[in-house]
Amino acid sequence: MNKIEHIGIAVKDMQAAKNIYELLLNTVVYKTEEVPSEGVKTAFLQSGPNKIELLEATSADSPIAKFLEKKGEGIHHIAFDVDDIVAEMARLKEAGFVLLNDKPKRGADNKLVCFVHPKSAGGVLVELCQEARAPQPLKGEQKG
Ligand SMILES: CC[C@H](C(=O)O)C(=O)SCCNC(=O)CCNC(=O)[C@H](O)C(C)(C)COP(=O)(O)OP(=O)(O)OC[C@H]1O[C@@H](n2cnc3c(N)ncnc32)[C@H](O)[C@@H]1OP(=O)(O)O
Ligand SMILES: [Co+2]
Repeated sequence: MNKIEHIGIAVKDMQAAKNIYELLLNTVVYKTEEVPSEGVKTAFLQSGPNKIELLEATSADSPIAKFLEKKGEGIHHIAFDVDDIVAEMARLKEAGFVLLNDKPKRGADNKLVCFVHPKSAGGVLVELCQEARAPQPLKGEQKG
C-alpha cells in the first residue's frame, strides 16, 4: 500500500456536493466519470496530494443508494494506491481479509480496483487501486 489514493464520499445530489467541496477546498472538480458497472457517477477534486471522490448513485441497486438509505451522506470508503493489485489481493486473501471481487475490476480515473469487506477492516470499506497500464503494443506491431 503506497498512499491513500482517494477518500470516497457518498452524496445524494452531485451538483450540491460539488458546490460545497469546490468552496471548501478552494478548487474545482477536475474529472467527472460515470461507472455503470458500479451504478455510480463520480466527481474528483484534488487538494494538495489528496483526492476526494464524490459518489452519486445512478441506480436504485447501486451500493451508494443502499449506503445512503442506511447511513445517509458521508465518508463511504478509503482507497489505497498499490503497485500490483493482483499481488496485494493475494496477500490480503491469504491474511484472511474478505475481498468483494475475485479479480481486479475497472474503476474510475483509469484504475483497476478491488474492495475489501468493511467487516474485515474494522468497519471501513477499503478499496485497492492500481493505475491501469495502457495495453502494450504486441511485438512487431506498429505504434499508432
Ligand atoms: C469503482 C468506481 C469507484 C472508484 O473509486 O473507482 C468507486 O469507488 S465505486 C464505490 C461504490 N462501489 C462499492 O462500494 C463496491 C463495494 N461495495 C459493496 O460490495 C457493498 O456496498 C458492501 C458489501 C460493502 C455492502 O453491501 P450491502 O450494502 O448490500 O450490505 P449491507 O447493507 O448488509 O452491509 C453489510 C455490512 O457492511 C456495512 N457497510 C455497508 N457499506 C459500508 C461502508 N461503505 N462502510 C462501512 N460499512 C459499510 C453495513 O452497515 C453492514 O454492517 P451491519 O453492522 O450489518 O449493519
Ligand atoms: Co473509490
